[in-house]
Amino acid sequence: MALLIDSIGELSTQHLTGEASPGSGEGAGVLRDAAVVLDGERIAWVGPARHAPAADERFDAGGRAVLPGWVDSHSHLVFAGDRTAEFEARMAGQAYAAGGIGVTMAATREASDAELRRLLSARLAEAVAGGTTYLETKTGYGLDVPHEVRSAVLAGEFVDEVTYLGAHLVPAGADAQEYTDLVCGEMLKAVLPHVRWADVFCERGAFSEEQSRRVLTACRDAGLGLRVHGNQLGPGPGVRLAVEFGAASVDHVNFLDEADVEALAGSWVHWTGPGGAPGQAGEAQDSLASQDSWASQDSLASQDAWASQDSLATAGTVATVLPACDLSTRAPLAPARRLLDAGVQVAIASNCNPGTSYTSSVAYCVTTAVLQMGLSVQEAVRAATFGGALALRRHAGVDADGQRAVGSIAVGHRADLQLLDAPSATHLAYRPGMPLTSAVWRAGRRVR
Ligand SMILES: N=CN[C@@H](CCC(=O)O)C(=O)O
Ligand SMILES: [Zn+2]
Repeated sequence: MALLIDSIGELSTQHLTGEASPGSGEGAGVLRDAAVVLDGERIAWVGPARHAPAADERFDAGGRAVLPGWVDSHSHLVFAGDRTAEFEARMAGQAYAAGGIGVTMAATREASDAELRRLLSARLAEAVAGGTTYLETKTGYGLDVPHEVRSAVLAGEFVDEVTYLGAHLVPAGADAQEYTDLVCGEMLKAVLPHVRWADVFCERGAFSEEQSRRVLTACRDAGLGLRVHGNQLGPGPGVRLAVEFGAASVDHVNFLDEADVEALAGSWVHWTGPGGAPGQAGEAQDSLASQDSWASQDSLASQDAWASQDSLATAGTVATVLPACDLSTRAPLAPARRLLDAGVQVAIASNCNPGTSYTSSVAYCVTTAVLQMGLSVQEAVRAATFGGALALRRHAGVDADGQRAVGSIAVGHRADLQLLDAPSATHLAYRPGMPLTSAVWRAGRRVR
């Protein structure tokens, strides 16, 4: 059953991006008067509305904006309880510290499977209503073998990507070295069948450089992809470790020195992603600048040549910024502008969790990135769609397991889209706080 979405006033494809023209809301990959055809779970056609093929059903976008669903590449949704008191204390001037994780660990361990499922389901529904169509979440509030396994299994019932975060906090009373051994040994072995990624909170008060290195080594050797919570509370080794280990992403990145930025930028110099040649990641490619070049499905399919395994193999470490967390912890905003200018690929994610960022609204994060971090609207939308996909290595091609690329609108990619009740994506920043997402398709199915 094919669905034609037409009369799209502005289509932000995030496919083959180029330089946005400041202030105009334009970016390469933005189409006016466009249409998209969804066929089953995939995007079958993209182009000017006047050339749209017939389909079984039609949805009239009424001149409004369509963009990829958000790819939220960093969240912690498997938890019970609430940390309002900690938040109030922070707003009264107290600093965030990793220890609060222990409060949520206790509440999560106490919750039944049924209660955690109910909470996960409600949180997923909130995220989808806000336009999220692809979601990663982490364990990390179990912190012993049975509870970490339970978190991973339950997460896998609800989200697209599950990350093992046994190395979130050394539980009170445990010996740090012994707990790290557990994370690298028995716990890893038990959780392994249920996760694709591993993460470590490399920070003062959580895991030291040496402990983080052990965790990353063990998880890499077990075949997991790597992610790092780094440089959140102060300068530290997180970013350097992430690059050294070839992590797909380092997240938070609030406190960076020049060497950190250079290390991240250096990880992208051989990327054969959008822009084509190594060293040109993110630069303009204007073969699609003329709308007529979008006219046929064939021309798009061939434009998709970059979406190859090369683009996966040569990708560097994405810097994932978490604007809602920065505001909620009154931290200095991560230097997203500086990172982009240095040639680093940036993602924006919600970091939804009860301690530092109790929101799954990626739109809010995009708004903040524009209004307070100095990104253009298209840069911020790209970071929250294509950037998230890149951070999860789901930005290109079709996997061996048949999973399609997400985070951009192109033929063959998964049909994950959102319709804004607005004529352009610019309204995400122009109308802060307004719930603009009015329809959502996930893998071709209308979910809102
Ligand atoms: N920083 C580490 N982990 C979470 C917060 C967890 C918590 O405080 O419960 C984060 O990404 O901000
Ligand atoms: Zn986190």
